[in-house]
Amino acid sequence: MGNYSPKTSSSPNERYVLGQTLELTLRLAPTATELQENEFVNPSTWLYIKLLEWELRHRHLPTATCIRGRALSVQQSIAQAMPFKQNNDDSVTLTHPSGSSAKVLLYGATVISWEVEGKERLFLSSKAKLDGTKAVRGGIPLVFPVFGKATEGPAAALPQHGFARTSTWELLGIKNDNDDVVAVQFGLEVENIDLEAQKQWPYKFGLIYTVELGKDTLKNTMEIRNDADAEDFDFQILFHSYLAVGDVSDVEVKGLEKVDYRDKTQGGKVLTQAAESEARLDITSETDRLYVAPSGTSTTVLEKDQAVVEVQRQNLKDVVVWNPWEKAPQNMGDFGPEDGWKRMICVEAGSVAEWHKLKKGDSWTGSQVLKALL
Ligand SMILES: O=P(O)(O)OC[C@H]1O[C@@H](O)[C@H](O)[C@@H](O)[C@@H]1O
Repeated sequence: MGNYSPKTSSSPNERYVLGQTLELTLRLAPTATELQENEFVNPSTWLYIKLLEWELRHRHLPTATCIRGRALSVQQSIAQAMPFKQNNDDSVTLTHPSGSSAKVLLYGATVISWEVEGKERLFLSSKAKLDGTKAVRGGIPLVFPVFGKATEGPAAALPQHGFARTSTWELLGIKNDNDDVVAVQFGLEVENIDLEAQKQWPYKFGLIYTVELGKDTLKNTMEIRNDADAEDFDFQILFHSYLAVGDVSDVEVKGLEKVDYRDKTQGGKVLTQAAESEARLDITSETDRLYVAPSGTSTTVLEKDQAVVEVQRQNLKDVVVWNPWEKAPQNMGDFGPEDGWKRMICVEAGSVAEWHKLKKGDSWTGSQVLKALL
């Protein structure tokens, strides 16, 4: 059995080979990694097979035998039904059967768009650099292994928010274990980061980032491995989500009541969010707060009293709320349009108030789920 090209013409013989290859692949290699290791499957064929497999499963074709008879027509329809597409600009687009979509740049593995019911749910600055020269201003940049700028300790040499958002990630492929979502995985390890970052943070790590698109949800999961046989390391992690809003003056954030926070606009002063009666956090000026370990795992953004989006946390302790207001964006150089600050609020799920120690050989996983409510 040799390689085949999914673009070959439709002679009966090729039809048979296509069916046979699929049957063998589905049986022998149910996961992406196994497929890549399987010698007769080259990467483009592998991607094609995964897409085809997805298509077939969504059409509820029960067995590989069905595939033989249907493979060709599925092949023809796949261009329209494709759940996952690699674009020429080093990005991938995920499309859910419901019509929702997401776009992820390999640079920073930054999600730069999430659309539900035809409406964009993430803010992306009109001046954001998308060419790999600067962390993306908008979408969901990934903050790792340090949040902000460490003044001491092993991460002190790293730039603000670490290197994950400014490194080019590898596309690992589709993760295919849930019929309701389209999921794509990206990887970053020591070899993928530049030499300077390797010197600044000399640890043997591996990150697997999964982006799962549902009908009205976007789930971001980070698995962090310590691959070293000698050294433990400390990390912080955060999904720096820029949520799109109509006007931030109409926005309130719910779910942080009575929680202590460090107010970065007041030099890190520790304050406590008001209790239930004055429950919500209104955004009326520059806001940069680290809410430390709220007991609830859900934070909701409301606009004019209507819940717009919910941010759920799984194994992520803290929440950062950030809006730079009018002045600060003027010095950023990549924040646009001029009143762009009104159109966004960052509600960032992470573990950043403390350091998380990862022992050699161990791994850690945390997720956020963004749920569109309106
Ligand atoms: O400009 P950067 O590096 O992307 O950071 C943006 C903001 O990110 C937030 O998470 C921080 O709390 C802010 O202090 C910071 O200004």
